[in-house]
Amino acid sequence: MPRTLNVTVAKVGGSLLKPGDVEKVLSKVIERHMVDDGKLILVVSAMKGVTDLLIKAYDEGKPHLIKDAIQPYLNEAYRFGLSKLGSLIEGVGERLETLINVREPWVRDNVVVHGELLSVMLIESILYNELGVDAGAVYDPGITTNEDWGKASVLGVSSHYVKHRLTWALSRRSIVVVPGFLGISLNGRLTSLGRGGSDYTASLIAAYINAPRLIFYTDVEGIMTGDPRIIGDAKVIPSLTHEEAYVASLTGAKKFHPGTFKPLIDSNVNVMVTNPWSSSGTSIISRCVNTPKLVSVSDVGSIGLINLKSGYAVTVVGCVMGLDEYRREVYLIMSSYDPVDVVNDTEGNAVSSIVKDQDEAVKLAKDLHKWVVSWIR
Ligand SMILES: Nc1ncnc2c1ncn2[C@@H]1O[C@H](COP(=O)(O)OP(=O)(O)O)[C@@H](O)[C@H]1O
Ligand SMILES: N[C@@H](CC(=O)OP(=O)(O)O)C(=O)O
Repeated sequence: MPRTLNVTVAKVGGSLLKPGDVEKVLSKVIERHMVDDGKLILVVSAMKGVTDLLIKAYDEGKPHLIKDAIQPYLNEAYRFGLSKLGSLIEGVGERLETLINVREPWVRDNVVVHGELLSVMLIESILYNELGVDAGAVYDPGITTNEDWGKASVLGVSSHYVKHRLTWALSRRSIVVVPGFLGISLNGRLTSLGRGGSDYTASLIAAYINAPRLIFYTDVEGIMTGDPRIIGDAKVIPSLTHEEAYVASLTGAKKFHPGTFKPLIDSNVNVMVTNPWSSSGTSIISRCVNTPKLVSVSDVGSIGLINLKSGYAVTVVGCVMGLDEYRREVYLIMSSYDPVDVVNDTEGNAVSSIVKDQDEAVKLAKDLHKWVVSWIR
């Protein structure tokens, strides 16, 4: 597909949007963007912890949790003296407090995606009023879905709507801020794409408009050889193929939404995962680099690679895992932990061992990680 515009799509993760940090993060992202010239689509998530609060507020019917969820937005608005914005945010909060009493399936999604909508309001205001940037907001970028509440599927017509709306918006503004994580059904209801869904929004938009580059800004310097919360000496992986990144996302690496890398597989969008302050990161490329790349631990109930009811999957991801020589070494390490099953990804990008106990899974992951990093130069 020809490139129509020099547009960078940048997703700013909720992990970075902490109270007191928002302006600092935005300044850095804008400064980096100056190098690429061109236009910018900023896909934003809810501030850190806000989606969890909104979910809890609805599920437990607790209005005080709505107050907690909007508080970080109010604090930011008042910190910058944006009193009109503050009143608008308070109004949204009042509406949500009423809405959580309505026990209809569509209401939960409507409530839950409000973190992203509030982020768009706040970030557009900070960009425009504080940083003097020519920024505008598009609250509905055109991601159209079915009404599978909580994990809505994106419909093909989205491509047309997204191209149309964002091309129009970019003809008027240098930077367009859009919410991640949400869609609109054909009946006009707000829907949620599922946890981590802002990553998916960003990759859909980048693929639809054939953007030259897509950058995922997050709180780690890239996709790492292991979850840094479990593996203390995890390292940033310089590059992964689209397929490896896809399998890694299924196992929960960088808490990516499982749909994230699908729209990018046959695209020529340059993808990078990094931190705003880091000069390196992980590039997503087409060519296989011949090493295993990462190990992850996931609850088998939560991942799509495996068809079992309970247990933990310890997965080694790498485009070389289809090769006997690598698999043999991995099987050897896995077999010393008494696996319930060992599963090969049919495309040869991963091998998973299923173990019953979480501590056992972590021990096995640490052992496998030693083997994985021994390949990284
Ligand atoms: N393999 C991995 N590489 C990098 N981060 C990982 C990995 N596995 C788990 N994580 C966790 O994912 C977190 C980033 O995901 P998340 O908090 O959803 O970020 P964001 O809000 O920026 O999308 C990291 O801080 C890290 O703790
Ligand atoms: N806020 C949503 C969507 C998302 O992608 O968030 P984050 O960028 O923080 O992973 C969630 O928490 O699931």
